[in-house]
Amino acid sequence: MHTSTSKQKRKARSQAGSSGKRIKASCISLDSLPWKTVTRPVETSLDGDDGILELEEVDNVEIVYENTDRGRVVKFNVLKDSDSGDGTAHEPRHGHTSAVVGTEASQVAPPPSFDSANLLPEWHPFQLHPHILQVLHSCKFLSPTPIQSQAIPSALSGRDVIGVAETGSGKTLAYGLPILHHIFSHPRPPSSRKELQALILAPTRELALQVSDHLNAFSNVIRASVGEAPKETILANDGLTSDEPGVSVRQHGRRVPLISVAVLVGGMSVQKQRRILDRGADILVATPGRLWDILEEDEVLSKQIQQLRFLVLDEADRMIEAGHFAEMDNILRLTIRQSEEDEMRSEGDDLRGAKGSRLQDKLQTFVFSATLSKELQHNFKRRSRHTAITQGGNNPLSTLDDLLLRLDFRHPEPDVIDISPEGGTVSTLQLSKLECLSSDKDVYLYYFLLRYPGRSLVFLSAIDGIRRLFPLLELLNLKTFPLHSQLEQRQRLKNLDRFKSTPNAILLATDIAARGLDIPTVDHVIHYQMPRSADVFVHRNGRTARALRKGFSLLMCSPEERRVARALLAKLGRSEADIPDISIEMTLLDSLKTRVHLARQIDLQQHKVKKQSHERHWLKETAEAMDIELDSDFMSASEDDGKPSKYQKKRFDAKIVSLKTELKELLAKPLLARGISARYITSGSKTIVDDLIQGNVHETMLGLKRTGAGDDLVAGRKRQPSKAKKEEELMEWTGFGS
Ligand SMILES: Nc1ncnc2c1ncn2[C@@H]1O[C@H](COP(=O)(O)OP(=O)(O)OP(=O)(O)O)[C@@H](O)[C@H]1O
Repeated sequence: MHTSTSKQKRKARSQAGSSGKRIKASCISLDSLPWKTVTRPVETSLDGDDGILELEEVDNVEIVYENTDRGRVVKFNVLKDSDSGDGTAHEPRHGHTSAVVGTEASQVAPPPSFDSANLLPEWHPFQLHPHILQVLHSCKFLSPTPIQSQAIPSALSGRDVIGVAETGSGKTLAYGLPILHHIFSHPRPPSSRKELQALILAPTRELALQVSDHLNAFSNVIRASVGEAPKETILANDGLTSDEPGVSVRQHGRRVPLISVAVLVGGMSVQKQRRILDRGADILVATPGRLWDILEEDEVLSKQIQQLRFLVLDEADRMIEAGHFAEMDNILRLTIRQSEEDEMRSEGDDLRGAKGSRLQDKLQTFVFSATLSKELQHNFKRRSRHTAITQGGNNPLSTLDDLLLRLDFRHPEPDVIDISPEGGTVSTLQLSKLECLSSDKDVYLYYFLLRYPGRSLVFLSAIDGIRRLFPLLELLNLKTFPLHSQLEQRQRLKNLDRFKSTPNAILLATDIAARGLDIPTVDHVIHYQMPRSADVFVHRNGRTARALRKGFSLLMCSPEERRVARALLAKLGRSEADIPDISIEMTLLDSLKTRVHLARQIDLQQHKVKKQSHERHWLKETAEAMDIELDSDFMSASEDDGKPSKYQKKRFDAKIVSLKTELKELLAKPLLARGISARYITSGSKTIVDDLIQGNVHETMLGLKRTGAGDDLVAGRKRQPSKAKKEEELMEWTGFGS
């Protein structure tokens, strides 16, 4: 069977070659067939473009055409082996087909013997499942990171864990490995379908997809180690589960699934995500908004969430910032033991003593972030959840505290592990600042990007800023990708992927990229606009200097922003003078200014053409709707449907072409530092011959050596405001979250 549309292409495998006797299980509709995701074939360049969003296949489906009163009707018969052994006919939860065979991961392949005492001595004491050890070894994760060392044993012992550790310190596996260990170690009885074991909530779509990617990688490596080629982890980027029969392990002639990780995020087909859930998943990674949308109409999923074994809140503090309070609250309510929730309503009850056998006692809750306030941690420790909820207006809690203190930890006391560094700054991160006028920021940014090539993540606080800066940097020939919430999900993922795979690239992002994104080599984080809180500053910086790598952060600060910057640094226990300034080769700025000015003019002209065309189009449409005849001048000036007249267009185009030519010429000219002769590189007050010979010359700025941003710092100036002023600033500026 082969159906295809411009948006979606599907493929069915032939039934040929399947062994054993087949019986027809049922006749069902196209959408309820057990579709499975297929990796897009790279060799055909089907990378998501060309109108193809998803590629799916379906096995063992017979197409039957029936002549009825209404004409010819197509029906689909799902076939399954009479020996019920192959697991290829999955049962959607709503009972579309009649049978399902699932086998728990540890039955898939008997645990291989793995000599962890010798191969992974630092992991050995944790007694993790051999599958996991195998993967850790093949990923060369030879020792646990500090947060993993502390959180994993605690989680394995059944405790609830609150983990606070610096950005890029391996928190995903700190909660992920205990979950995987549990699933691998608890075989599901044969012939039973998968039950949801873990729900991981993440604040952004990108982070949710990344977490599932991380966990899927384990499945892939295990699959490879038992003899089936791994499927590309890229699947997770599509928000699809990796657990399709097609990616399962073949053993004793049967194909049986490994751990399956499903993803539910906004911006992707709800129907498709439902189908994934229908197939059953061990782990569900979701953003609260989309999950709640689906939960509202899906009782089966609600029940599964009530029966969870693990609940994870990754970057919980961000979920509140993102305005997901109500959805989070609703979701978390499902995990609160019913009788306890009832009792919570009557004040004065001792909630902790209310645990009875009828409650789900096994849920383990993990809350992880790089920034969780000490006060909140303290409240968790003091087990003041009940007090906090019932204390009303006396001492109002922050929204986050309020939400997190509703969590129903099954263990009397969650294990709070806080190994975050003082001031939230990772030791391998070099902080720096640059003071300049707002209107000069573009030029300084351009200088920085040219002077220090690499992968740079530029943070802006508003989408408008990105819309303005993006065409400018493109015109200046810099490889730039935007990332913000108003881009389509597919475009967001694509831009992120391109940024990851381009060595010298710039990602212009709002704070949706501030948390959790794990791009291994981001060289620079640039705060083009001030972060709105100290926490956001820490998370933005956390996109670089990950997993003990070096990183560099530049805070661009205009005079109007200094007050905010001072308060921000004070919140982190720093002063302005602690942060070195980046030194700038001022002689180059003039040439850069001219380039930036030209690029702005071009963008303005292009914008004008678009704007005019849009306005004329709007006027024409409105006139038509109101049955008004437009002026004949207007009509003749417009060739067709709102486009500018030919003459106007020609004029605009000519102007744009001439500006572009001018810019092109400028971009082709080398940038010369002070003392460098434009005519002979051996003349001038500064020769660069030696540097040239040593290959030490900067690519585009002649006369400057190739250096890293961290090499060009000067000590910050001491310009501390008076104590009174400082206090006043801190009081006035209430931008910081906890
Ligand atoms: N034990 C380990 N050894 C080496 N690398 C590891 C180990 N554990 C995790 N990593 C790698 O470290 C990187 C950062 O991990 P992760 O994304 O989990 O950090 P994080 O603490 O969640 O960061 P953030 O707070 O920014 O979300 C990942 O690329 C991950 O693969």
